Amino acid sequence: MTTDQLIHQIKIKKSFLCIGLDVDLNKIPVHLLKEEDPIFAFNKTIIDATHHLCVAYKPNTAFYEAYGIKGWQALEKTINYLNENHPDIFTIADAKRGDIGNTSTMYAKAFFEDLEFDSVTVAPYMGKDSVEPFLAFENKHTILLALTSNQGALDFQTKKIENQELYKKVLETSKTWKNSKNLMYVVGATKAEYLADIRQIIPDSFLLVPGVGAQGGNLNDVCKYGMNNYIGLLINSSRGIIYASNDNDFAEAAASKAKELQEQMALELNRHL
Ligand SMILES: O=c1ccn([C@@H]2O[C@H](COP(=O)(O)O)[C@@H](O)[C@H]2O)c(=O)[nH]1
Repeated sequence: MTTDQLIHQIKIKKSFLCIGLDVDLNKIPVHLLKEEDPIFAFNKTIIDATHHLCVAYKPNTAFYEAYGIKGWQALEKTINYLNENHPDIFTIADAKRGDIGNTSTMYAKAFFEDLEFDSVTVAPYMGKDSVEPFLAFENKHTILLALTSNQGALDFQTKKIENQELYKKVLETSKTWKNSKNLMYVVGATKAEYLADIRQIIPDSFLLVPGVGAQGGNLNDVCKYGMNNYIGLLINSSRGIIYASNDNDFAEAAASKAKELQEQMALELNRHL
């Protein structure tokens, strides 16, 4: 999916919500455990109940890798289900990859060609030659970790090197890389106070913003400082939506939480556009 198509979907749906599909078998309704593939059964039900309220889904691959081959198969079924039934939805593999060049190329092939995700999250720590192999894929997006939502972000990302905070150096340097138009960035909702500075460096890029809900980030603050002329935001909520209930009503409860966020987003879009 191109960025223009994503923006179009945001305008149609009045939503820039990304729903995180972080499936934990200890948290899903017990009746689903009897299904042949409980992870996919859970995801399909959540997708069927919420796809009209969001523009993106983000499975975090850790939650699939943890279940071995069955988990990976459930991930494959989930992305295939999305691509076949909802081609207008932007898909994110939250895998946080990045390695020496030839290895990064194989990661990129795995997520862009084999699984056919629209985007993958990538760590910037190994630098240009570890990220450019992802950027080489046309109409695919590399979502670079810039300033993450966790407390440990302050250990390195906000520390100064050569008189500049590391996350700012990541933003500025990454703009010089080949095919940098294919970059988006992760900025935690818990770091909303940094967004004005971030927008000075990357005014036009899309930001994937996790950390509302369970981690305490505030949607209004993110919109106030992070929205740009192209909207430029995908705000993610995972546990706050998919585990709104662990009973028979889990799909309705998820849809209701997603609708709460979508309605706040519609207000923000009306204010902004
Ligand atoms: O800085 C980051 C980068 C990634 N994440 C991921 O997003 C979701 C958040 O889940 P919630 O349940 O809504 O807290 C999860 O997959 C994280 O690994 C992040 O939180 N922060």
